[in-house]
Amino acid sequence: MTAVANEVVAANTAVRLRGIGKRFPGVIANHDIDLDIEAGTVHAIVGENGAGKSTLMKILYGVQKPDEGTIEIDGAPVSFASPSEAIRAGVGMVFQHFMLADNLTVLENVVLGAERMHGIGARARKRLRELSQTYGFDVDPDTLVEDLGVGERQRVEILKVLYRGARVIILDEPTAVLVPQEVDALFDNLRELRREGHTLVFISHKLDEVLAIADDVTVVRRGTTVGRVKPGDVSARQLAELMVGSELPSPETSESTVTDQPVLDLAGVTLHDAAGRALLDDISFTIHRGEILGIAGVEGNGQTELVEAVMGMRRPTGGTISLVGDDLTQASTRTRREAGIGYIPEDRHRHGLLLDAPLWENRVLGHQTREPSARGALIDRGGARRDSERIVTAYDVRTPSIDTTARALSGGNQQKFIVGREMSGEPVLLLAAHPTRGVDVGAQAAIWDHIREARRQGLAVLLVSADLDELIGLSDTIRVILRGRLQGTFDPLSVTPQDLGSAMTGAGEDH
Ligand SMILES: Nc1ncnc2c1ncn2[C@@H]1O[C@H](COP(=O)(O)OP(=O)(O)OP(=O)(O)O)[C@@H](O)[C@H]1O
Repeated sequence: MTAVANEVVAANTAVRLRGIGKRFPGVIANHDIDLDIEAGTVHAIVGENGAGKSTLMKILYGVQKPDEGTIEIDGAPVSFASPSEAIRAGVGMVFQHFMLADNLTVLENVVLGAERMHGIGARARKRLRELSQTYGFDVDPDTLVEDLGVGERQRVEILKVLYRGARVIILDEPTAVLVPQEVDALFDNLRELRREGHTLVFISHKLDEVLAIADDVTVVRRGTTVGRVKPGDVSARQLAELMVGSELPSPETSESTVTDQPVLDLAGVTLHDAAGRALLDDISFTIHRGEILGIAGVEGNGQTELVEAVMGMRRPTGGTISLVGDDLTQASTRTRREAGIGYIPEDRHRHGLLLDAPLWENRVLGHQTREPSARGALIDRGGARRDSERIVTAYDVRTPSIDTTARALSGGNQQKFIVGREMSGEPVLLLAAHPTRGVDVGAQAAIWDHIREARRQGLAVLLVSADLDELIGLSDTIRVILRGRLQGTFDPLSVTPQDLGSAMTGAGEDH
């Protein structure tokens, strides 16, 4: 009887990892990882930045080879040399950065590279329709991907892996870019997939969401699995404490520090694209010393362009931008930096880091004309190295050393380093685009404390974030951007994420 029961359990295990280990120079990314994921469940993997979650998922998806350990899929031992082998075994992965071709249709994107499944014609179209209907994915096969919103693009990514026959789907922080309504829709899709017997593995730093959707949660700490819990048995705070291995400090509350001294002033800023479409439409606001202005918006509504216009990476077609009374509308990015603007970019790989350079050289990036990384016209190597050490300590950047390349750091640790760098040298204005994207809850709280402390000292902040709790928790005022226009003004003390979500999608009334 027992033997039969065991067999049943074994047959239901979609993924079984035993003794997985993976080393990188100076780092043990994974060791002694044991993980069982039952078929037809949603299984969340949580852990601090650098705990080893992505490495583990990359091993399961064949992007990286483990140094030791075994993998079984549906009870059969496997060893993947590439993602295509993982896909053939029924394992698919949806990355946080979507990999779709904008100028192709949904159908073309799904079929591209998987022509062997159902060709590229009527059969392929039929299969895509079947999949969309079965799982309640509401997407038109003939729409161009560039016309889709963020949530819809994510559905296309999921359809892509389903189309390739995936039964196990790994999702890397799938909610990071979604508004609350889209998160609800994604979770409905995931529940539907689960009902049909799919297995979903889900990395997330948003612990309340993990508790809402997961059947099981595995905690990874310092490279190894340290526990497995049922969502009903723990609170988000207890889960965070399991991740860290100790009690978390209580979050700070803060008094308003807003002054009446203008720092950043935008008047009628307008920006058109090559086709004459308004990306920014008559944007006006003032941010004062000690004030954080939060901008909420569904990705693609002008927030990126707004930040880049203030940073001087795009020239407005109309209006003015001034900093502490100086007109900077035509100034170069370098002049703006020298005038005291810190910049946490949205895309850390494109604009924030030289991935193949050591961390200390990354300290110099964007700061090559100022102390401590420059002395006169020369780069001050010693100064940059010392300040890198300071940032690593102050922002708890987990790295073997400051000579490690930026690429070798986990995503969250790269982000912590950028925040530390941009907060250096007492900027007067911080342009912060998603400053805590990808960082764990402990590091998020620490970054918020750093920003609040700088605000107390007079820092003005333009905060763009997809994390509505962050906007509400940090901002003095929140504005919504929709199709390039600023819409409502919201008080963070009374607004809810749902209210903001409605305004962001244009579903709410104009304020
Ligand atoms: N290609 C690599 N080369 C060197 N070290 C690496 C590489 N990839 C990951 N590491 C290291 O392995 C450890 C685990 O990183 P991993 O990306 O798996 O963490 P994570 O839990 O996904 O973190 P985050 O939440 O920040 O994304 C980190 O110390 C990281 O610096």
